[in-house]
Amino acid sequence: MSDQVLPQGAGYGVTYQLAGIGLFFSAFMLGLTAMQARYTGVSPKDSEEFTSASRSVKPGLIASGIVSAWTWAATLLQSSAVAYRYGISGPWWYAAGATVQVLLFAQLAAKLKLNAPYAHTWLEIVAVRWGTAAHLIFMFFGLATNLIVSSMLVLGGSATVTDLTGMSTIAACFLIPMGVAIYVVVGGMRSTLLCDYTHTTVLFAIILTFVFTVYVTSGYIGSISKMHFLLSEASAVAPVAGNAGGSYLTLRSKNGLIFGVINLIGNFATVFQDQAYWQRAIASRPATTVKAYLIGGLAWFAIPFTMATTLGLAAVALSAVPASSSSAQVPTTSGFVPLLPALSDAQISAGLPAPVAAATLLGKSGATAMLILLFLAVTSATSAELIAVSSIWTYDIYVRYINPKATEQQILRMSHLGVAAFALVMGVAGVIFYYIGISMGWLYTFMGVILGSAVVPIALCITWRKASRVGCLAGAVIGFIAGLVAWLATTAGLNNHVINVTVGSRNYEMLAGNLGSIAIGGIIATIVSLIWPEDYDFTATRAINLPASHHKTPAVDEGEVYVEKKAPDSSISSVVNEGPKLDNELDPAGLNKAFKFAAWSSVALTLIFLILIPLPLFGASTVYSVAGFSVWVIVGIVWAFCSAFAVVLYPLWESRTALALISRGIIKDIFARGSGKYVPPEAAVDTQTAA
Ligand SMILES: NC(N)=O
Repeated sequence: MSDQVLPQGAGYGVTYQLAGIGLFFSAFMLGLTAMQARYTGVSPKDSEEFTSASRSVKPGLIASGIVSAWTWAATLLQSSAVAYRYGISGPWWYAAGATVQVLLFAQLAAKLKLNAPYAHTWLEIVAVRWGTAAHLIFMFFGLATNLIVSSMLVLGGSATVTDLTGMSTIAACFLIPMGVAIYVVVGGMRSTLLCDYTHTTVLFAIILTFVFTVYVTSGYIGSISKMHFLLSEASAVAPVAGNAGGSYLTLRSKNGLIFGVINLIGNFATVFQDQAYWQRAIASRPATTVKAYLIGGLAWFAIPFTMATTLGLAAVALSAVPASSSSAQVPTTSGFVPLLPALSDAQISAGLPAPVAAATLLGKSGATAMLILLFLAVTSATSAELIAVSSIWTYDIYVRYINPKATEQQILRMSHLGVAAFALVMGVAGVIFYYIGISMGWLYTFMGVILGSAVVPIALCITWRKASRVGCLAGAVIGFIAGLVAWLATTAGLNNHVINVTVGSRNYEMLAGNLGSIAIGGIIATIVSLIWPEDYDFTATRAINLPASHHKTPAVDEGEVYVEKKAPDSSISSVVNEGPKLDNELDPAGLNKAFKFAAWSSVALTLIFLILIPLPLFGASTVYSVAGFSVWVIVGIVWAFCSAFAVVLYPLWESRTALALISRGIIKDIFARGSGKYVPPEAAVDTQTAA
């Protein structure tokens, strides 16, 4: 938009606030950290606590961390862009096609606890099982994932800030990650999860505000039936190519379905290969990891689905409202100046339908709410990426290849350095993509081409004893080449031998690249593993970073295996003395049972999301009536409320003991300074005995 809704100052306000809010959250983190240390004994000055929250976090908070790490700028913007392009099928395919990976990841998380319960990163498991070459090849895919996801965060965030305020995109690209880096360095993993929790809470509040504005209070829309009417008007003026009856109100959308497949593949890559999701599994209590991923996945679904069904569709509906209209207007099917002119391809690809709709509906307050929403999504996902890359840098590069005898202090210093350095890299990557004309939406559909080939090999490496090293490496590398070749060849073939950013981003071109990459990678890895299976027993991976007290397991090939001898922080037991309980939770029978539960429940939910609900509706070419559309929207709203309860109220309830401990400590301190401090149980017994 040339006329920005908010002044540039608001952009700098928000983005300096990003630095400012970075500082604010740092102070908040320092406060939290000090409170945790004083009243519960937990401190991120220990590297295990910094990167993995001592593997003791409960499922509600992990679920909230999953939701916030998985809520990108694209989750809000790209989902709304596909609603704007394809109608109601866009939000469904976006949400379902990125939820099932989190649900299926529950299986990997269960195997992680079973096969490498003390690992810091998923790459450590690859290194121990298959050695240095595999470690380096998979590290390429892991870091490429972090770079692509981070670039999308910066691109989506900066495009919106620039559009709404006119602020410099370059400045936004750097200020966004820098502000976040400050609070991540201060707080580490546990505090990052607590910050994610506060962000997720506000995020749901803002999304629900948009929902009620669009479907209840807006003068332009204001009800589900009016939205239905306006969407019908919009398609009467400009039918949607490839949709049943050209309608926005149908799941029968050819391009929606193609987007769904591309989305599905790309998101497999960005969940399975992103250390951020492994990190949440690592930080989780062993017994509740599966539960956390299932809750997190189901709760997350509501965010893109409801957001896009609200603002993405609102952007279409507002194009059917005459500019001079009031709430009493009756749009006509032609011959009027629309309140919201059609957006260009570039604007849609940059993710602008949602911000533009918010600003049109609510003026400055809508634009401000959108900026805050984006800020919350981008900062919490950025914090997850920063700490993920920092962990890979620290444990998979620094400790493994540079300084295997690193001290606790050196490890912690490297973790901090990793966060700061990657924040800078994010900014630079955002600027480079911006200058070469690659937008968030472009990267979103392209990510599966680059990353898809390693999805199946990585899953097999961690879950399957028969997985073949050669097969999985060959699958990842050949699939990568096949994906690129398929994308380039299809682009050239369909566009008179022209290959450029614009034509390369079209649906069939991206579909070919995505499918080529994941299919070739998966087929080679699986077939080679079936023909030449390994028989790996995971003993060596179970020994990764095994605490000193557990070192009675048989020796493994020391040449190949990297084993850290540090015990995890004893503060793991600080809140309610849970150290021994957490070790009991590593009982293989219990973890196997959890894996089986994860397997059947995630597969069943995947079938429901991808087959049972959308395909009959696609096949029937149903164009929703007002009643059908009402059910569709109301289910989304109810789901959003349930999600908010799951990731906002449930974590509070499950942490009631710790919250009571902290409150008691604070109250005691108020009445007698120093008396509220946490006393470890042994010390309390000693004191009593001495008395
Ligand atoms: N996290 C996603 N795909 O929105």
